[in-house]
Amino acid sequence: MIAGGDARAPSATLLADLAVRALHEEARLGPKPGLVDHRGGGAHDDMDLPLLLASAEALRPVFRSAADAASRTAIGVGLREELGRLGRTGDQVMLRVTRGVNTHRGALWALGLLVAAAGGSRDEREAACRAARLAALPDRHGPARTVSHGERVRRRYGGCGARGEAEAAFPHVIGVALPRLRRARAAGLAEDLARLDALLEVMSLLDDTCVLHRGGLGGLRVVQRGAARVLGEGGAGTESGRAALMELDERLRAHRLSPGGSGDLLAAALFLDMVPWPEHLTEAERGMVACRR
Ligand SMILES: CC(C)(COP(=O)(O)OP(=O)(O)OC[C@H]1O[C@@H](n2cnc3c(N)ncnc32)[C@H](O)[C@@H]1O)[C@@H](O)C(=O)NCCC(=O)NCCS
Ligand SMILES: Nc1ncnc2c1ncn2[C@@H]1O[C@H](COP(=O)(O)OP(=O)(O)OP(=O)(O)O)[C@@H](O)[C@H]1O
Repeated sequence: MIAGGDARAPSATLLADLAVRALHEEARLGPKPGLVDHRGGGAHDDMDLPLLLASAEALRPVFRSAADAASRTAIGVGLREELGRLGRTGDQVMLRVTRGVNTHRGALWALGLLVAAAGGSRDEREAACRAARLAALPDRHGPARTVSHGERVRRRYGGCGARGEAEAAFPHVIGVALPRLRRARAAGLAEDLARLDALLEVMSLLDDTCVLHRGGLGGLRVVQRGAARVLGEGGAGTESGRAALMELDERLRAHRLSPGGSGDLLAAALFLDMVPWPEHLTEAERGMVACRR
């Protein structure tokens, strides 16, 4: 079993709370280039912050069920298919709450897998590896791969998309967003600036099918180079970095380019950063765990 009844493992309720919190914090963070934040819908004319918050809230029971399922079932096709069923239900719940707007499909995919994997993991790397094993397993009832934007884009331009990111154990979360976030904090940056810089670094590297779908390879170059330029100017916390960020935001909104995949992966990084991994127990908690054994 993933969680295996380990008393130190975070509960399904806590994991679901943290997943929703990560989505809320990603949504509220701003100014994010092209993405929904407190200022409005960014490149989206059908979304705003209240809609994103309501969508995140509606997914709480889905995350809880995913964590519950993982605490009862070992990694294998059975759990994969159960998560697939929960993910598809979550998509329906989201579309009902948003009246048909895709607010969180990519985020539900990444966080659903990570929530399921987190319960029995010692740290974020192990969680990402377990999530990757789950993502790679077959799901007989999975969505037909012919209809989605992501699939059309992958056929045309190649790249791996949301599925490939998960199957590779979330390299842009583990190797890009989290290290950047922590480096920025260590350098004394305020939390929102550290998060913006982490988002920008992911944007500068990710082949985001969300961007490719709307703007092709030219659009992807605009996003990647624009984000790299903000960081080159010193990041969101410097005057010239902030000016470059606002310029990029203008550009992405004007061309309807939404770096939604990067938004999803920032939320995934925030989630992994908040989970109280067993290794991160305080000395006092370690003592209590030792006494219980
Ligand atoms: C894998 C998913 C995202 C479908 O992928 P596909 O590329 O076909 O979908 P679509 O284009 O609609 O959405 C992709 C979304 O992922 C995000 N994204 C895009 N590119 C990337 C990338 N390189 N890396 C990470 N995320 C990305 C964006 O938000 C984008 O909108 C998923 O919806 C799915 O298959 N769900 C089935 C239910 C399931 O098994 N869930 C398990 C966990 S609960
Ligand atoms: N702050 C954010 N703002 C907007 N999208 C976000 C944000 N954070 C994450 N996302 C992700 O971006 C994706 C938006 O998807 P996208 O714009 O491709 O929707 P679509 O309906 O598939 O496409 P289109 O609107 O072009 O028809 C969501 O699945 C969501 O997970």
